[in-house]
Amino acid sequence: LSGLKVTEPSAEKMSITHYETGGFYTTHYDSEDDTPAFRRRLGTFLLYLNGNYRGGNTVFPHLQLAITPQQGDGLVFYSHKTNSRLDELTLHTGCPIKEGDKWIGSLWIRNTTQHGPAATCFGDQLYVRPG
Ligand SMILES: O=C(O)CCC(=O)C(=O)O
Ligand SMILES: [Fe+2]
Repeated sequence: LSGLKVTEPSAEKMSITHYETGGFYTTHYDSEDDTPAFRRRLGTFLLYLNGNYRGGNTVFPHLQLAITPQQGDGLVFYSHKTNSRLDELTLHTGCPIKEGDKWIGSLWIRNTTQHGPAATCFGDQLYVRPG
């Protein structure tokens, strides 16, 4: 999809997060400017593993973007701009779950051993809903 390598060492292992009612992910960036460029997190792939809950939107406040996930949705975003600085528009949060359980897979894709055009293809936000 992105052309990026998504297996180790180019990406971390996918981590699975389980939120219960009331659970949330505080507002954060997935990357930072201080990390050496070759190791930093280029971008993120979020996979929404289930859908039977209320609340739990993924919100990008600076973009005024709220994603209401459905089971099987994937979200890809790049955390750095073309000048390699952190893209502050990628600030985001996992909103509190109002009812039910939310399961996601998070894959943080690193700059390590990426090569070719994909590694410099920053800036496109991609949201995929199958079907
Ligand atoms: O659960 C969410 O909607 C956001 C998760 C997230 O930001 C992350 O795993 O880095
Ligand atoms: Fe995140």
